[in-house]
Amino acid sequence: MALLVKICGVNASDSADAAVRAGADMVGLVFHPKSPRHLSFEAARSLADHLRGRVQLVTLIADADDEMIAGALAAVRPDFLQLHGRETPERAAALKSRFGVQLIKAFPIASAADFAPVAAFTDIADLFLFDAKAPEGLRPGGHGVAFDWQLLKGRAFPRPWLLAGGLSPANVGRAVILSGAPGVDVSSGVETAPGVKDTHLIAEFLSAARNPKLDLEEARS
Ligand SMILES: O=C(O)c1ccccc1N[C@@H]1O[C@H](COP(=O)(O)O)[C@@H](O)[C@H]1O
Repeated sequence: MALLVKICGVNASDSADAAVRAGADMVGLVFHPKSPRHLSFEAARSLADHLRGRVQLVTLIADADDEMIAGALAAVRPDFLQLHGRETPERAAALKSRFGVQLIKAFPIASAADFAPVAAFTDIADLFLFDAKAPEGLRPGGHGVAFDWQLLKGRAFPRPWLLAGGLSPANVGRAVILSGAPGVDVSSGVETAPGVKDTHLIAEFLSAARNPKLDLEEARS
């Protein structure tokens, strides 16, 4: 099956079009006031209308209240709601039941022990997402920080999953091979500055992700 690719933090129609042209499966729109990719409801509605039917839409929030979530969902009418904060299984289940939307649940990973909370989301999340832990005191994602992908090698999960955190055109092929990921998600690795997506980097990312390679030395070991 083709690798699933999500381009996250899209905030302009040229990068949205570049993601579709390059064959991305999902585009994420971020609602997190501390993020350089944060969208107003109005801007999100217009981007979502531009993209609808061409790619799956994802609304990303992190520990947001119901009012913010309701507004973000009404603006985007997404295929998935991505929970990128400390949402508990109970909170995630309540959101799923209230809003009737498929869920992506993000888990911050630094060691094997960080996979422990995943099991409790089996019947709640439709997709899992494994991201690096954010630097202390900062927002929970979108920092371009990677974790040790080998922690994922050989692990089985009851849901499909996406690898995220510090991916870029230069490292995504290696990340896919070392982790065995069925899907990947990128934000800052296809930007020239925080919140500024680059159409060429988006195309390069899709190409590198779907044609993964190791360098010669690594392939021999
Ligand atoms: O992109 C953001 O600004 C963001 C804000 C709050 C929570 C998550 C966010 N982004 C997600 O973080 C991961 C990794 O991003 P990166 O590729 O390392 O920049 C990814 O899932 C983004 O969607």
